[in-house]
Amino acid sequence: MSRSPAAIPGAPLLQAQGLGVQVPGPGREARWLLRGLDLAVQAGQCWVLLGRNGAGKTQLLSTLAGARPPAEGMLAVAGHPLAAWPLAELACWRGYVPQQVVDAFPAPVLDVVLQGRHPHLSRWHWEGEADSALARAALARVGLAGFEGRDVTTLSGGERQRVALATLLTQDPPLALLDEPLAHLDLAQQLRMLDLLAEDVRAGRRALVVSVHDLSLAQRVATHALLLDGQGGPALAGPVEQVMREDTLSAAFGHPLRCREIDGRRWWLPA
Ligand SMILES: Nc1ncnc2c1ncn2[C@@H]1O[C@H](COP(=O)(O)OP(=O)(O)OP(=O)(O)O)[C@@H](O)[C@H]1O
Repeated sequence: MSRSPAAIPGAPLLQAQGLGVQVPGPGREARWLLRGLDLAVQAGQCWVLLGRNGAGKTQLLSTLAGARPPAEGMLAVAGHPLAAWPLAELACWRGYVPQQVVDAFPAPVLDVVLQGRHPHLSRWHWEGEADSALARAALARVGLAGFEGRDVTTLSGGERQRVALATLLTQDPPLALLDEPLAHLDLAQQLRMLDLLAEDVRAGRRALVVSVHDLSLAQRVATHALLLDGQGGPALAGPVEQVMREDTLSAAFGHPLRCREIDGRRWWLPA
């Protein structure tokens, strides 16, 4: 199936101009989480979304994904306003993995992962062998080969999170938005999944926007960072070395933080 409307050559995969995000406030007034965000995300970039609890990472990600409307400003995917995209065609371009997935019904894991192929199939076509092969390969990539027949409602939190990643890999969108995809994973799986996501980005096949609480893990893959102050002020957004600094992160998290280089990698430690 073609990815239409056609991408505008040279346009960012995701662009925001003057974006503002609000939630209901304690009184009648809405509360701004963020205003005036300008952003241009290109293939080969990994944007990490940082900020303390309640800063607005989830609300921003769901706005960028088109799951809730922005309070102000403009959003475009591949050069077209987000609202202009038919949903199925948008899903060929951008994938969104929310923080929590609730399974209302029992279903085999393979069927869940195959949902990633649905945007690519025309209306009257069922998934075929090639689609199943992609879903199986994605399960193998997240270390869940052999789980195809398992009932998804019986999985552990970490296994379910890896199934969500396998579904995204099967969808294979050029732009992936992920909300704390490492939250339920043990340390080894966190590193494995992060490196797996980064692999496609480094190959220039994908752009990521991902919220991560662990600053050292974020630093491992980020090319760019977006730091929310949680006060409705402008976010700090740009190349990772401009945003992930001791002064900016210490101020944002309200605790002195130090960055140290060990074995060629940068690690963040509380002072
Ligand atoms: N429907 C709502 N009504 C009122 N306030 C809301 C609503 N939804 C979210 N909020 C508030 O908006 C703020 C941002 O929430 P959000 O979930 O985006 O934070 P977050 O940065 O993802 O936090 P965490 O790191 O804890 O996951 C929080 O203060 C939250 O309580």
